[in-house]
Amino acid sequence: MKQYLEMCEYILKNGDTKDDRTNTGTISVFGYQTKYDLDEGFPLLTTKKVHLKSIIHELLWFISGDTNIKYLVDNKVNIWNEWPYEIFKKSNDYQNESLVEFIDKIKNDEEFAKKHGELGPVYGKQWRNFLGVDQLLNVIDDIKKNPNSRRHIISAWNPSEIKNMALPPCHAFMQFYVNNGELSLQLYQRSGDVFLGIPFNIASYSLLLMMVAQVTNLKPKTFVHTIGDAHIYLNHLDQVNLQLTREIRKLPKMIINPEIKNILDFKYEDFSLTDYNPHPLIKGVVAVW
Ligand SMILES: Nc1nc(=O)c2c([nH]1)NC[C@@H]1CN(c3ccc(C(=O)N[C@@H](CCC(=O)O)C(=O)O)cc3)CN21
Ligand SMILES: O=c1ccn([C@H]2C[C@H](O)[C@@H](COP(=O)(O)O)O2)c(=O)[nH]1
Repeated sequence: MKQYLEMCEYILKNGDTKDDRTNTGTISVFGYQTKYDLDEGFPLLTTKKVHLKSIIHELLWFISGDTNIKYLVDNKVNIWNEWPYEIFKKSNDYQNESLVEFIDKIKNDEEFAKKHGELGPVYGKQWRNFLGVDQLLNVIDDIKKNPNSRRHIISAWNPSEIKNMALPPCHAFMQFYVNNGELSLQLYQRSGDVFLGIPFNIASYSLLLMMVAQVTNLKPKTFVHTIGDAHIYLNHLDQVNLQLTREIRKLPKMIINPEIKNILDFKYEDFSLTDYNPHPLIKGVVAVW
């Protein structure tokens, strides 16, 4: 994915060092856009192995309207664990449990999970119930009935509920666009962790585009990714530089079960990725607090 590597190079060359909430430090630019034409293959990075299973489960979790990490944990997806754990550590129930012990309790204790697995009204809640509005189903309906509309919007940014969220939405605002029987999607992401989060976000929204295209009988075309604060954390510099030395490989293909005609009916088994031959995984520490 040339676009992604060019963005890394651009940030390294033109970015400023900038402190951040987590005190990790970043190199950052403001405003960067990439486009991914889905005809060229599924945009999953080949310069490191990306764990697609986590991406698919996370997307199905958003679509279902769920905001509790229990579904993710039960499916061995561990990308959201740190955030409820930080909240738990400040609660009266905290008895020096480690993150591993905390996640074990989420897995095995239904009541505990209900109480401590919540992220608050994050993505799933806003997509499906933004002050009573099911934005996802409305947009799909509107794409079918009124394709030329310039109002196919879903916003996860709900100022009245931000204070109750474990993390305010990063991928905050999306718009669908229909032309010549083809569907495109643009995302505005206010903040992007270029090494860890962005590869997930690109694949996740490209998959969402394919799913919405299928249920509206359109052909998926372009994912446009617009990032506000696009940053590389200072403890990811070696990882990013290593990726820049690796040669780009052919993009994989994503096949989704053509029988599914309702966005709420997709299951993990409806997705299959072929021809994915990435370079090896590169580990990196996620900045939390
Ligand atoms: N600093 C930061 N970066 C993020 O990307 C991010 C947050 N915070 N907070 C909320 C979510 C959680 N996201 C995450 C969190 C962890 C990974 C991660 O560790 N990825 C590894 C392993 C993936 C796996 O186990 O499935 C990777 O190699 O991609 C990715 C996205 C994206 N978001
Ligand atoms: O989907 C996501 C979610 C989060 N991120 C990154 C972007 C930032 O590095 C942090 C969030 O910190 P803020 O201080 O709230 O911006 O998480 C991402 O890249 N993708």
